[in-house]
Amino acid sequence: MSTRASHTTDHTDNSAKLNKNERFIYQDDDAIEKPFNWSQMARLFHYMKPYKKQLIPVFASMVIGTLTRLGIPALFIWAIDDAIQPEGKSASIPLLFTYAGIMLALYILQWASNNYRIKHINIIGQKVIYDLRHHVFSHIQKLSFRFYDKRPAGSVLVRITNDVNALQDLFTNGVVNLMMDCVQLVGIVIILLIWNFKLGLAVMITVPLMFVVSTSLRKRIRFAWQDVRMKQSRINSHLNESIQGMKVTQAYVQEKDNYKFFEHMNTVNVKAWNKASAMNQAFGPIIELTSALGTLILFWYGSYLIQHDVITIGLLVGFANYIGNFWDPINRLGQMYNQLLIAMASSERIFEFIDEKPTVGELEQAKELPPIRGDVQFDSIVFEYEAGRPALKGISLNVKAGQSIALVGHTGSGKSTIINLLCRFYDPVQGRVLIDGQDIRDISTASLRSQVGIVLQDTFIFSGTIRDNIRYGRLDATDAEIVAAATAVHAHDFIMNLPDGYDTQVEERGNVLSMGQRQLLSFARALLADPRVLILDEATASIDTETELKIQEALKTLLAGRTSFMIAHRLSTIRHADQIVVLDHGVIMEQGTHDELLAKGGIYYGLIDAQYRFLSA
Ligand SMILES: Nc1ncnc2c1ncn2[C@@H]1O[C@H](COP(=O)(O)OP(=O)(O)OP(=O)(O)O)[C@@H](O)[C@H]1O
Repeated sequence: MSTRASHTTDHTDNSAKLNKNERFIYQDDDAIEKPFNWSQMARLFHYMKPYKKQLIPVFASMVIGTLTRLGIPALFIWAIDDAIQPEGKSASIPLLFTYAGIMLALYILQWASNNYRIKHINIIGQKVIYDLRHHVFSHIQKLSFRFYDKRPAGSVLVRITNDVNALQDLFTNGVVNLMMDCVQLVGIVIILLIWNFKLGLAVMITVPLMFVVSTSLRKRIRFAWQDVRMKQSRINSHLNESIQGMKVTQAYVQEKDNYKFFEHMNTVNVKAWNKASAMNQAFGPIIELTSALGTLILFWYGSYLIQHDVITIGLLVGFANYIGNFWDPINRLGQMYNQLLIAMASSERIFEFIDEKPTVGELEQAKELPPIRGDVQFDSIVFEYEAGRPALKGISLNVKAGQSIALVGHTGSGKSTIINLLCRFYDPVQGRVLIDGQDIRDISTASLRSQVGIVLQDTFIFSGTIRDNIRYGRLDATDAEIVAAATAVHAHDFIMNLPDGYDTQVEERGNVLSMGQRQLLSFARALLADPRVLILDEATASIDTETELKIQEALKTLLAGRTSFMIAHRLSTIRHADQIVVLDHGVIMEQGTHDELLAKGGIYYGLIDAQYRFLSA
């Protein structure tokens, strides 16, 4: 959602075209509505299938509710014509009471059935939304990195939250109301035409007019609200970026400019809202006017028919009652149609996610990887993120169990890519990655990743306590094991200095911790997981010498006895590696120990020389 694009896709809004205040343009998340599509609807309603049995009483209550609503006006007719003003007879109070009693019973039945229907369809609707959200989330967890490469996190988030929520109304009241309204409309039309064909036809003469007004106005209202949503979504995108980039904003003293930009977006949003809401307000009176016209025709033509003894007063009152019940469903059907179009767009986006297959698929006969020794082999690996732009061009590398490998090279040379392939976040285009002689494509990803640990440069700290964050390495670890791991990597002391020790709450991304502390925490997490192969993306940030020493000590503990791959930046780390692999543009240029490579006087020598000169400058 928050991607900056060089163009805007909004055709309804010219004001969004570059205003000179606008530095960033936010690409709008796909279309808000889509044409109605039966097969997609069927797929959506498939989620209701598990609740078939619970739906039966809901539908029964719907039928009862509709029948009672259709029956009550008929009782008015009979009460007036048979009890209050019977032809040639005097009024009968007992009969009137009987009708009133039946009417009361019907009202109670209607109330009870509506109550039951609303309560239970809401429960079912919530269950369906729960299932859908669950399905989408469990699916996106399986998707490969390629999927996330293509999408900003915001757009993934919006699909799980907004798009799923947009279907909520459809699954709760939407469908049942749609059915009820259709049945009610058809019922009323039939009743009116049967009772008096001509009068029935006359009062419904305004229906086509109502239909035209309703659909054309509704369309405009829909577009106006779409515009509001689009503008709100831009505000959200901007807010998201502003909060995430707050440090940069403050560092570059861009607050004033940022504020101006935000104010502009905010104003545009309020204007759009006012426009949409003014249109909405116009809709009510138009509907009322059309229905008043229908009632006018009813009384004008109805009294004419009464004068000519064609209909009774009771029938006229009954008709007025039916007509009163006629406009609401028509109005609601218009709303429902809007809701359906919005649901179409949301469900299309959700299904697009659900249909996405993990590019790193797992074979059906994938084997479980038994406990490994830790031999790793890259066999003539070619890999490209985008077709035609190889990131690795024929990498071959043999690593014996327990060896430590430092990957060095200029930015973009392919260091992280090697690691991505070893964790099987991507599959190579050519060649194989072997662990203990087994192609990693033949083994289950879970069993692979449980034995290959990774410590990333930007250590992710989850919301929770320090203890929870270390335990993320192995969920069944005891408290004592957590403390032991933290002690081994020299994290225990700083943890104990925190206000609540291991129970100190840290927020998402762990901003309260320093870079070095976060690294030590991630070492403890990795040590707890105890993988045979460990990957380490060393943080580049300069830290004080004392912390550096601590980290080096911690590293020694962490790496002992494991095969390790390090994207190494610190000389101290590189120097001690068993093998140093120098990469350039996806090719291994040099390989050997620190001393061997220095003696060679090649690329590595140049890199080290540059680092020395930089440090002593
Ligand atoms: N997700 C991606 N999609 C497309 N291209 C990518 C992606 N990740 C990396 N690349 C490209 O692949 C090449 C190798 O990138 P890689 O991240 O492996 O380099 P690196 O040596 O780890 O760099 P650095 O030291 O800056 O982290 C680069 O040209 C980069 O632009």
